[in-house]
Amino acid sequence: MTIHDFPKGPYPTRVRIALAEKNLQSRARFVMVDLYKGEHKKPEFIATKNYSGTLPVLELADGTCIAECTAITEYLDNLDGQPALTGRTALEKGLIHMMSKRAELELLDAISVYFHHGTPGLGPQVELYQNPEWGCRQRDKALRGMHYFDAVLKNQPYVAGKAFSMADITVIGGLVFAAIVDLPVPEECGALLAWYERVRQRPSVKDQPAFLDLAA
Ligand SMILES: N[C@@H](CCC(=O)N[C@@H](CS(=O)(=O)O)C(=O)NCC(=O)O)C(=O)O
Repeated sequence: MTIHDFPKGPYPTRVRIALAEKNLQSRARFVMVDLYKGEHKKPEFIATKNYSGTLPVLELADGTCIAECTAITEYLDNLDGQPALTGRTALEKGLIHMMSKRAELELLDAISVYFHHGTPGLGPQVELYQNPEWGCRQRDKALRGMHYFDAVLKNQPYVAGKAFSMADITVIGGLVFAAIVDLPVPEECGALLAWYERVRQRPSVKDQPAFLDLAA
């Protein structure tokens, strides 16, 4: 399988962690797509890899392309018939999907909008439209999201309950992006900070390129 990738990117990091959690890294080859050159927005990429023009994209040997981190993670998690990241029971699947989607809406995607609209982002050749006020509103939304996940993690060890899951990986992606845009987790979010310190020790997390030169 081929991953169209941007190694230090927050969303690609989600899939890289999932690959490592499932011990699938050796089966994946990574093809770098340069976001700062706008390669992900080229007509051929959009036509053949991902209509949405984002990374990562999982391309299978038969040419099938799966985009969207949640979908890629679900695919990888179910390859061996032993889902460990997306839930085994209906209840686990429902709670993990909800909390992962909430982590996108309230944290990761909000920071992404701030990056693209409230900062220079990928540069003027790629950021063809920017709305700084909208970007800053999304930054404030992400800070509220950090407090929400701090409250969640005061009462349970992982984002969706008792076990590490795709939802934790999505929050990790959010905090990776927060470090990129220099949006520190508020010091009063002690439970979120403690959780982050703990999950960053996981072998699937600590060696990711995103952490190599980030004070994340
Ligand atoms: N909903 C998508 C979002 C993916 C996404 O935004 N990826 C970023 C990559 S990175 O910023 O995390 O490295 C991207 O392609 N950004 C490029 C752009 O939005 O122009 C997903 O979950 O996969």
